[in-house]
Amino acid sequence: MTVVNLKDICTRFGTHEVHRDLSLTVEKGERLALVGGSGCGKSVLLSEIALLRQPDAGDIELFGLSLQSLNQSGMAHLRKQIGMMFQQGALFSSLTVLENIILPLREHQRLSESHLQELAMLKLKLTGLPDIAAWKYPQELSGGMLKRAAVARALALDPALLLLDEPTAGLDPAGASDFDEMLLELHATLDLTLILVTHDLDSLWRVTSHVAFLGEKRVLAKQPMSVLSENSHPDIQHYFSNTRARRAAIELEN
Ligand SMILES: Nc1ncnc2c1ncn2[C@@H]1O[C@H](COP(=O)(O)OP(=O)(O)OP(=O)(O)O)[C@@H](O)[C@H]1O
Repeated sequence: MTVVNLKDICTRFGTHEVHRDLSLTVEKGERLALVGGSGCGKSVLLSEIALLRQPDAGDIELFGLSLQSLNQSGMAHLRKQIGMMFQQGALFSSLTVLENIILPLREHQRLSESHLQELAMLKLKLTGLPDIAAWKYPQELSGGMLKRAAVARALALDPALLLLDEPTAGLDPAGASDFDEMLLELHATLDLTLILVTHDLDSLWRVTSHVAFLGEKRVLAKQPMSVLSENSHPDIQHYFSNTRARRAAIELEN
């Protein structure tokens, strides 16, 4: 089943053209990373898939439904199937972690307060956070815990598609590796399709089933990382020809 089908997407900011006739499909269960040079439009594309921004032209199909054919309630239904983890977590600082997770639940589920709390605690546990984190405010958490809390909130409504914008940015290598493990566990247990924007080459090797390389305003290639890293396109070669990419490949082989 095709979860995301982007057809001839064009995105412009004034005269600055970011995407031109960009097409990409993502199948159910894929763990896809969007990569490419700085400013090539990865985050903007992610926000278009998250229905937070409309492309200037082209069509987006999610779960087989074309956005062009949907009314407001259809869009709202679709939105519930998408969880998004933003770059800085984007949790409300005046609410505890638990209250942050409950927020989307309260909006969509008619449940008692105690059931809402129970559900939110379940999401928290899924991300490996200790119970005590529920009662803390975002600013009291470490970077790694904050990111897990943001994932817990993104999972609140049991989305089928989880989008993550640079999830391991700012984490130390051990923290990033733990986060990647958590993502793989969530993917396996919750039957998720994952799309992440990342510059983290370790994550590309560890987490993804496919990597889409953005360049020349479109997707230059979508391939498993082991194939993409050998792709002969000069921009792709250039991107992967640094030592960190090679180190990750060597580590994986051993
Ligand atoms: N709201 C906006 N208004 C104007 N230009 C924007 C806006 N959002 C993004 N852009 C521009 O669109 C282009 C793509 O931005 P985007 O954030 O998607 O890049 P990216 O590939 O995620 O980059 P990076 O890897 O550096 O995060 C950039 O040139 C950026 O300046």
